[in-house]
Amino acid sequence: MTRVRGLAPAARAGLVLLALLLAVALVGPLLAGDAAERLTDAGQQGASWAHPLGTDRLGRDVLARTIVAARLTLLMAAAATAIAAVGGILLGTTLSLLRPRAQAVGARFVDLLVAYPAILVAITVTAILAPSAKSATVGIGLAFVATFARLTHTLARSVAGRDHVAVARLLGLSSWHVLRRHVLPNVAEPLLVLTSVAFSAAVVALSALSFLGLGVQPPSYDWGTMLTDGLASLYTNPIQAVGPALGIVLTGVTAGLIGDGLASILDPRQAGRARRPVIVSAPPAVSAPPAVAGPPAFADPPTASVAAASANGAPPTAGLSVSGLSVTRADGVPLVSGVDFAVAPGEIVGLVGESGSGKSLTAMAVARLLGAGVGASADVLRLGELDLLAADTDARLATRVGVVFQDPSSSFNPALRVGTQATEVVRVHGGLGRGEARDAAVAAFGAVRISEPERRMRQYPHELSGGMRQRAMIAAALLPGPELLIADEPTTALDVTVQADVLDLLCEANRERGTAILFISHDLAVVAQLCHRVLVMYAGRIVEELPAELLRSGAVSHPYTRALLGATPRIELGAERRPPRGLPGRPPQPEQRPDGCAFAARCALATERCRETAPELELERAGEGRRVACHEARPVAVGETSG
Ligand SMILES: Nc1ncnc2c1ncn2[C@@H]1O[C@H](COP(=O)(O)OP(=O)(O)OP(=O)(O)O)[C@@H](O)[C@H]1O
Repeated sequence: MTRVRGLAPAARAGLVLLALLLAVALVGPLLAGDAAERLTDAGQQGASWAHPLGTDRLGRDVLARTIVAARLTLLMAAAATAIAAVGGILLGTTLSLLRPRAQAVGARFVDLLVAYPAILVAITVTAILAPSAKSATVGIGLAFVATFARLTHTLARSVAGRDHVAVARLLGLSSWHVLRRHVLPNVAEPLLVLTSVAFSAAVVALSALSFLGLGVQPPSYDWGTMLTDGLASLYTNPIQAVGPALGIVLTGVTAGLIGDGLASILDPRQAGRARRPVIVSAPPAVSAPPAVAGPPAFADPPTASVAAASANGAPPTAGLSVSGLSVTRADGVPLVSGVDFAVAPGEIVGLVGESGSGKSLTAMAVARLLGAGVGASADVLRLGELDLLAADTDARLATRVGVVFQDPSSSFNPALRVGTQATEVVRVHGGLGRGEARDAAVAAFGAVRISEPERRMRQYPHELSGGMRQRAMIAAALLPGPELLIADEPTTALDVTVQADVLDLLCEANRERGTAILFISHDLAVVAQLCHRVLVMYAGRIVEELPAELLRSGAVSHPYTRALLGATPRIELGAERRPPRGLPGRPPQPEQRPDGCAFAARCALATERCRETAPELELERAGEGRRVACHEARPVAVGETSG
């Protein structure tokens, strides 16, 4: 059975009501204008065939007047809503472009305005401008500006923290471009709902102003002035208030239904469900067969040459060089301290450590993608000849550094097609035309084994599976041919077979293009297999750096690395069941880090010296490429295990 779903029934009902209201507003004055103005002797009459909603004080037909008043009431409400929406969205958007301190002050000011009752703002404005339909409209519009501004600012800030916005910033796009393309489309849905709520609130508020004599002035009339008349004779002729009251309620219901309907149409995730026919019982579309690979074919074991080019003190002239990198919280608390490392061209360097050890901050500081509330400083931060500390590197960074984030669902902007996003950097910075960029992206998608690449590029991110989105992200990151790829836990959100597939792609990029990779992970087993060299971080510092072969053979020196290895589950065929050894305790919070070794409180080997003085990261044995920050480290060579 095939079932077709269209627009949601509520939205359809909203559209029907809207059409009805618009028709009444457009043709009502033509059809009912005379009846609405005609004075008769039959004042204050109840409902009758001649006057279904009775007559007013002067014997005028209330139904006709309700119909005629629809035009002015709806026009005023629409104009007030437009003033509020345009003014508020502009104000909120401008706020989100300001520097953090100015933003905070602006946001508090907007909060103050929101706290002030809108009707009082409107009354003040109307009283200043003199009572009239125009000043009531402006007053209500201005009164709602703050509500739109606050919602826009709050939403823009929440979206600004998402990975796809970070990617757009990495591309070196201007703040306005990022806001227009990556932020505003993703906040349109709640803003539309607010617009519909504001519209119905405007109808009520305008009626209230007319009720107070501050809005529409005689001989003009809207539902508000009619309601005032109706309420005056509520006990003698209650039917007189029904017409304008029904008009106000009907408009409110219509606005609500339309708002929800529009929101679901504009949200591509909803739109896919709502607009396209959904075939419920047909077989699913066949895409690429699932990867059923065994262990990932991390083809090349680390080569001696690359390992030799590693941490022996002299940073490579090409590749990434980091020295004295620190990341500090706005209140001065250090989160990452004095980090030194290098990633040579063609090398994969793993960054491991418990949650909160500073891995992502280190990587994001390199990509210059640190979020609000933290700042970075470094003695050296270079990618080849490019000084990443210089202020003008954004555009070049965009093509020379690629980033793949953990969560493929947030790496892409949900409001833009995958192809549009994947080609953005080569169009903006690579100077490619639309067609050339698309061809390049199709080839890149094909290279990461995405089936039907052209069709996938036309789809929205939510239409791709998690594994496919991550492969698309890798393709997009590799498209400009970056020298360095930062992969921040790129497989954590994926199942193991897809994980193997993604790791394989990274290996391939490294092997075939010589892309240097900084690979962040919690998974020591994956890091040991994938990487050439491994950096172990604890409490914001690198505590051990070693060639991956030493990690694979268990020849680690730092007690923390040893504890991490012990806590890593392993599958050994035929071996007895042996649960991994847990690591007791938690790393200290950044504000509670001690002067001495931060690991001392959890370390069985810790001495008084460890508790008093933090050990420096020092070369352990010349030629081995191992650095360790531990007073009690035992040198362990290849072939030995550290027990
Ligand atoms: N924007 C920020 N403002 C304040 N503190 C932050 C900020 N970002 C991170 N931190 C803090 O810095 C420390 C290191 O964070 P980071 O994200 O680098 O850790 P991580 O090792 O990548 O952890 P995980 O593996 O869980 O991602 C944590 O204590 C974290 O709470």
